[in-house]
Amino acid sequence: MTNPNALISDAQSAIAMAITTAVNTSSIFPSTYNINIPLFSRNSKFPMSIENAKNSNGWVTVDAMRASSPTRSSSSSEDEDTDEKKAWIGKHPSALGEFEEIMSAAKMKQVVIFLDYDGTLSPIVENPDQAYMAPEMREAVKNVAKYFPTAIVSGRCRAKVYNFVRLSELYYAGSHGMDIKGPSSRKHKKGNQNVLCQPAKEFLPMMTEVNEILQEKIKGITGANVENNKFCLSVHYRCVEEESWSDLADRVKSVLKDYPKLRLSQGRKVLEIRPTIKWDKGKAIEFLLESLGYANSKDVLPIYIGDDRTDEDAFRVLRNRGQGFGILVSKIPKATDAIYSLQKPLEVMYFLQRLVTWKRSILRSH
Ligand SMILES: O=P(O)(O)OC[C@H]1O[C@H](O[C@H]2O[C@H](CO)[C@@H](O)[C@H](O)[C@H]2O)[C@H](O)[C@@H](O)[C@@H]1O
Repeated sequence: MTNPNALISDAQSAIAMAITTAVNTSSIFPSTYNINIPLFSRNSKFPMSIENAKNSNGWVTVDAMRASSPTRSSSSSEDEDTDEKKAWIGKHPSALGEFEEIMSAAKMKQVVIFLDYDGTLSPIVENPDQAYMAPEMREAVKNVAKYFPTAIVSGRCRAKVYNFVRLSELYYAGSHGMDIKGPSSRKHKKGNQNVLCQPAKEFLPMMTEVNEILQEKIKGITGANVENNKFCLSVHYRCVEEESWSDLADRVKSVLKDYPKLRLSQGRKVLEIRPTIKWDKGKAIEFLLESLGYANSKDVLPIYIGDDRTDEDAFRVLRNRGQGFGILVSKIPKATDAIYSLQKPLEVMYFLQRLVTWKRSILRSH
């Protein structure tokens, strides 16, 4: 079992490296923007890559902001069974429809569950402080954690996501994986549960400072809101009139130009500011698998469920390991490294419930 402190110092060397090679503001986005994820602009049925949606300086454009999240479900296009959607589902089949096949890969292996929070366990809502998870969903997650090591991997700060989930038996990776802590109540025998990993710790004073500056800077833009997620900051624009999006992006940009060690990525109607360290949700799940004692093991089947662009880092890690499955939660076709799909949090809950039923039937038959 690897000593997690050793991993922390690895992460710290990564920070040192990132700082030494810190890039200027015209190129602080590459790790997210080079992914080239197709987007769907409001006026077009055709995918638009985020590369095309940024301007010549590499800064986020209104097109990219518009394309960052589907409009809420009143729009029929989200639920419509278009040919394009059918083709996409063909490539990324429903994890419910393929449940038996997924679980056939789990024989004799330890299933480990990674769950994103917003848009996966809770529906997307206008007010981020009210993104509650349904009691039935909490019950499903609680039951899953009885049988499988389970981690929540979120862009939210760890304390906040814990307050929504309130299950002490889980691992929590907040701030896009930059703040990891093991369960406070012990459930599984294997691995180290006392993990603590904060690879961006030295950025904390900077994040606090930038949060204060941004809070001031966005005043006057109705509906804009900066959420302090400890090692990253989320600038929300879901409730901002579209005419003000470019003003908001300019204001964020004017602050970030003085902080070359910070970079910007995009989530669902949110601009995310974070340190330029080589750490993301993918690194977080590698860290957790290692902490659980499955670094190079063939005896593990990790399953990661998430809905957002930042979850792609985790999907890619599983693909590259050739181990386990990524499941993208989306009603609309998106380029993804996930293998399977689910349409909405309700389907995530059904999937988790089936996992529990599957495990209980195995235990009964032994
Ligand atoms: O990694 P996640 O757990 O998915 O967190 C990503 C961000 O999620 C939250 O914002 C998103 O959900 C909000 C509530 O539904 C919604 O209002 C917002 O538009 C979405 O972007 C959270 O508030 C952010 O801090 C997270 O980074």
